Order: sequence, then structure tokens, then C-alpha cells
Amino acid sequence: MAPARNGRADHGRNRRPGGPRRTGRPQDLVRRTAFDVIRAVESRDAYANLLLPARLRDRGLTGRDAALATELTYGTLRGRGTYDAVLALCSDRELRRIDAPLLDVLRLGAHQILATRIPPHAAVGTAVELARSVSGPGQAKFANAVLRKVTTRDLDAWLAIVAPADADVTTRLSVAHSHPKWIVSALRDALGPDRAEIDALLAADNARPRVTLVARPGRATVDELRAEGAEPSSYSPYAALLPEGDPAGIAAVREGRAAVQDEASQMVALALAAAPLSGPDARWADLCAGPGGKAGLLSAVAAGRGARLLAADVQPHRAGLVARAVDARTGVVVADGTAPAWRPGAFDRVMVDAPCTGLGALRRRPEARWRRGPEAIAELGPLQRTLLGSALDAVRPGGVVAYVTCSPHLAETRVVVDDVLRKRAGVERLDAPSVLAAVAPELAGLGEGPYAQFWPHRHGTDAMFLALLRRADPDGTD
Ligand SMILES: C[S@@+](CC[C@H](N)C(=O)[O-])C[C@H]1O[C@@H](n2cnc3c(N)ncnc32)[C@H](O)[C@@H]1O
Repeated sequence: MAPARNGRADHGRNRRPGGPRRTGRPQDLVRRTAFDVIRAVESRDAYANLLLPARLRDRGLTGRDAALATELTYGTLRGRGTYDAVLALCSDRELRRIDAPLLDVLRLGAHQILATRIPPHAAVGTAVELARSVSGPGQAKFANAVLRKVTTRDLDAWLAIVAPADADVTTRLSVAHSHPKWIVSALRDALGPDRAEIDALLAADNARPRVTLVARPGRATVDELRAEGAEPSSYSPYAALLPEGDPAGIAAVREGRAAVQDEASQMVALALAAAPLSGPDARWADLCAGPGGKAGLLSAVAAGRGARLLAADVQPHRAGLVARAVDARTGVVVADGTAPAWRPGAFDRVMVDAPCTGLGALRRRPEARWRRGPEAIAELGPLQRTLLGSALDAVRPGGVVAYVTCSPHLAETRVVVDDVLRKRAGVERLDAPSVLAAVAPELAGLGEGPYAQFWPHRHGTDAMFLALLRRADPDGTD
């Protein structure tokens, strides 16, 4: 059940030596910081994962203080759907009539009361102080009344009321796991009818993801990462898990020889490199390369095989990030993949990691689920289809295209591939689960094929989708 009860927060021990007092005062810097980030996310579409580290730095919050501020920010953003359902029952005002900043204070308070170990009286006290400084004394009284009601039950007891067992399944799951209904429906469609599995998936979306590193082959080794505290990982031969600490503390990461990269993201790049093809195998391309996760791995694998990668992105600053992730042999260009600057059939292997809703990475982007609605699917569909078509034009007969999304939504995955292939003869679907299993034999649970779908609750990775498509080669032997 969500929100995750994984809070390790202990407000009594979060005082910075010589810093402001932390409890019950407006200068409670930890909660203020969490509030400021939550507000910026809600009011000006800021990204928590970018803004929070900057605010922590500005305010000199480190160690336990930084960990608490991070937990409160992410936990509140993730759990918003559940907390709003509880707050609606505890408030004599409709939530839409509450000032937006005050509502954020209430959500932050509800998170502390229901999903952390912070004693309820301290959670209420600090939230009321925050409400006073944000909205004035009258609103602080209101916040006090609402949050005191929240303290009358624990999370399970509230869930029994706001997400009762006899409610319609999508509604119950949506409230209990704090996901918008349209996302619950889409995930159920993609995952299949198993009720326990959808529960597990939604819970996994609310858990903190582990930090996975990639040792870019030829530039760093997994042993080197392990010597600096990383642990073995399950699937990718280049992956290691970092149980704690800052990845930037590892020399290979600082030097760009290793990086933070989800393991499914590594595996889909390795699957493109491993897909069987006949004939030359020297020219590879990544049409949507920014910020360079998959291109960084592909360029290193290509270098080891005497091949060369061309990495493109339509956005100049993202192409700039790619240039920092790849080796010097790799070409990096600012180019629109739908209006290619390369001749047809120029490449042997092509990656198209299409822009998508990112529904497969909800663990990492706590606010993402509230940011866009189902209309995003329709908006992205034409671009996804055009990019896949361009990739199929860019690969030579006999060459292979990987179509990848960090989303399991059927309308962004198999429906896109099936639509494009329906209008195009001479393209074969390779069995992506088998190709992946050839890279990592213990990898299972990716679906029946020919497409492969990773899942957070099964694989501990993002929900990444992979289709491997090979152009027919009239002269080939396959
Ligand atoms: C899902 S991200 C790619 C992530 C990347 N492959 C990685 O592993 O780090 C999609 C990228 O496609 C780029 N993009 C969007 N439209 C594009 C287009 N028409 N041509 C090329 N790139 C495009 C975006 O700028 C974005 O960087």
C-alpha cells in the first residue's frame, strides 16, 4: 500500500550544529526547504530532482538534514493523491477552496503524520508554524484543526475509509497508491489482469529506486566500482548497485568513465548491440540520444567492436550532454531525427529511444504522475511513429532498429510499432526477450515476445519497453 511507509525521519535528531532550531519554529529549515521545492513543483512546473539538490546546497543542508528534506519532499509529492483524499475528509472546506500554498503545507503535514516516524504532535506543530509563516495566523488555526483530525487514525485506517475494498478497482488502487486513475488504467492494461501484480507495481512506483551504475566498457570496470563500495547487480554485465552515498564520490563517475544508469536502460542498449544481423556492422546511430545514457554505453561497446556511433538529439543542450557521455570517436550532432541529415540505409544498428510520457520512471520523478494527463499520449504518438519510421529508413536492409520507451503504456509501445509496421513491408520483429536473455540468461518475466517489457516490481528497474526490428535483406542469408 502507498504512500510508502519507509520514512526513517526522526525530527529530534536533525539539528545542524550552530544552525537554526528545527522544531516548531518558522525557521525550520528542513521543512521549509521541502515546502519550497513542493511549491515550486506545483506552481511553476519545477523538477524536484533538479531543484532540491540546489536548495539543499544553498541552505547548507547536508547528511541527516538533507536526507530528511529529501524524504519529505519526495514522499509528499508521491503521496499527494492519498493525502488529498484524507485531507478532504478532515477539512470543512473543499480542497479546491484552500489556497494552494496552504494545501501544500497540509500535504506535507499529512505525509509526516501518516508515513514517517515523526511523532504526530511534532508533525502538526511544525506544519502549523509553517502555515502561519506562509498564510498567516487564521490559516494556521485551520491547519491545526485539519491536521489534528488526520492524527486520529493511522494510514491503514484511513485507507479503509478512502479506498474501501468494495470500491471500483481502479478508484481504490488510484487512492491507495496515489496514482491518477488514467495511469492505473493504463498500467493495468499493459500488465494484465493479475490483481496482486498491479498492487505490487504501484507499490514499487512509490518506493525509492536503488542507484545503479554503469561501468562503460573499455573505460571502467565493475570491479573498479565494487572496490569503491558498489555491489554486484543482476543483469547487465556492466552494472553495479550503489547501496549508499553520492555517486559523484566515485572516481570513475566523476571522470565520465562510469555513470548512473538504470539497469533496463543498459539492457536495451546491449540488446541492440547483440541483435543478430548479417553483413557489415560498423555504423551505429542513436537518433534520440540526449542526455546520453544509452549513447554512452553504445559508444563504448561500439569502440570495443571496431564500430562507430553517431549520436543525435534535436535539442542543442541535450546534444551537449551527450558529448560528455561518449568517447572522442563518437560523432555528436544536433539533428531532427524526423528530417534526417544522413542518407537512407546509412547505418547497421539504430537506437530510437523515443520521447514518451515517462510512465516507466515514476519512481525517479515523484511529481511526474501529476504533471500530464492522458492527452500526452495522443500528443506524442505522431512523433513516436515518425521517429520509428525514420529509424527504419536510416538502417540498411539487414540492419536492426531498437524502438525503446521508458513507458509501458500500450499506446506508446506495441501500438506504435504495430501501426508503423502495418504500413511498411519487409520488416521482421526479432524476439526481444530471447536477445535480452542471451545477454543476461537469468532475465525472465519480460513477456511472451516479440516485444520485451521490464517492470519495477519484477526486475527492480524502470518499466522500459523494447522492440527489435530487422529490415529484410533481399541479398542476405538470414
Ligand atoms: C527519452 S529521451 C532519450 C534518452 C536517451 N536515449 C538516454 O538514454 O539518455 C528522448 C530524447 O529525444 C529527443 N528528441 C525529441 N524529439 C526529437 C527529434 N525530432 N529528433 C531527435 N531527437 C528528438 C529529446 O530531446 C530527448 O533528449
